Amino acid sequence: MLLIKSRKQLKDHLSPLKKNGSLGLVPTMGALHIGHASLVERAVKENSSVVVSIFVNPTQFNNTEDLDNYPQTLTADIEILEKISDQIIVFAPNIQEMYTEKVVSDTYDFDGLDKVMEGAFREGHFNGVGTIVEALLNLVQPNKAYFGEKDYQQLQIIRKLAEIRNIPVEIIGCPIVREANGLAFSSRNERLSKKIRNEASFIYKTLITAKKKFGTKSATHVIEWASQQFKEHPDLELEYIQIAQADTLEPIINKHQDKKYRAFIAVYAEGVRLIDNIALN
Ligand SMILES: Nc1ncnc2c1ncn2[C@@H]1O[C@H](COP(=O)(O)OP(=O)(O)OP(=O)(O)O)[C@@H](O)[C@H]1O
Ligand SMILES: CC(C)(CO)[C@@H](O)C(=O)[O-]
Ligand code: BAL
Repeated sequence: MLLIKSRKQLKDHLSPLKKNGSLGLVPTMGALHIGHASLVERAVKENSSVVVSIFVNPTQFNNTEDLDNYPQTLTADIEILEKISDQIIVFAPNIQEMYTEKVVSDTYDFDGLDKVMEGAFREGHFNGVGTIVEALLNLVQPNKAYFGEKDYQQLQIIRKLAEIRNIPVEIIGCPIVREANGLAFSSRNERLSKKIRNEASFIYKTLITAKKKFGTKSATHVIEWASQQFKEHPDLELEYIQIAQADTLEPIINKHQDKKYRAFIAVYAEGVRLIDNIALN
């Protein structure tokens, strides 16, 4: 395992490796769990070298409390990665290393993908994600970069980022990994009490039933039904539940047989923001 903290050292280390095989990148904000491990395992299978970046990116946080409370567990993260492969290159820069001048985001035109759901509720979030992911892709220049479908809107935006910035990389989306009760693994789950972590499994249960209902009912009906369900779970505060086209993320108007749809949800529990989504057809 190699731990690198500077961009220059990373570039120097990677340049001979690139000539001899494919390079995979897994960007993360650390506090690694089984969901992250699934991305890293896939990257290790598909590439001769793998970089896992660990960087809590300040410009994507619209809420300073969320940033201040974000878990940082580098030693434990390294242990998890070592179990997957001792050849992984861990890139864990500090803020000055990634934002040499000012800690600000670039502004992107993501063709409306950033105007809904996470983008609507976390102002500036996707400009921050775009800025750091563009910087990492340009620095590492991977053949493939791996992102989880748990952040499905982010995945679509990163595909768009690679397209608009002409970055020659294959963006690979990986399925959501869930805890035994169905709750999607998330670093923020660590901040939940045991009781609420269990109750939060209701988020996925609702998505599963919404999927069944979507087979025969309208999107409006399904959304209204799901919103009602949360009234019986006062510890889970629903921020949004939406059904959108899987590729453009446009909110559904009328169902079309030939289009793919997904339901997206964001919920607050004990002040922690949890997101999830599911393919509906
Ligand atoms: N349960 C999961 N299944 C699959 N991929 C995941 C899962 N959780 C996170 N990922 C992916 O791991 C990458 C890094 O995510 P990140 O470090 O933000 O972790 P996280 O668990 O999503 O944290 P949080 O949601 O609390 O910010 C992202 O591409 C994200 O989509
Ligand atoms: C892609 C990412 C590492 C950029 O900071 C982050 O948004 C995340 O962990 O999903
Ligand atoms: N996994 C998404 C990163 C964030 O919530 O900022």
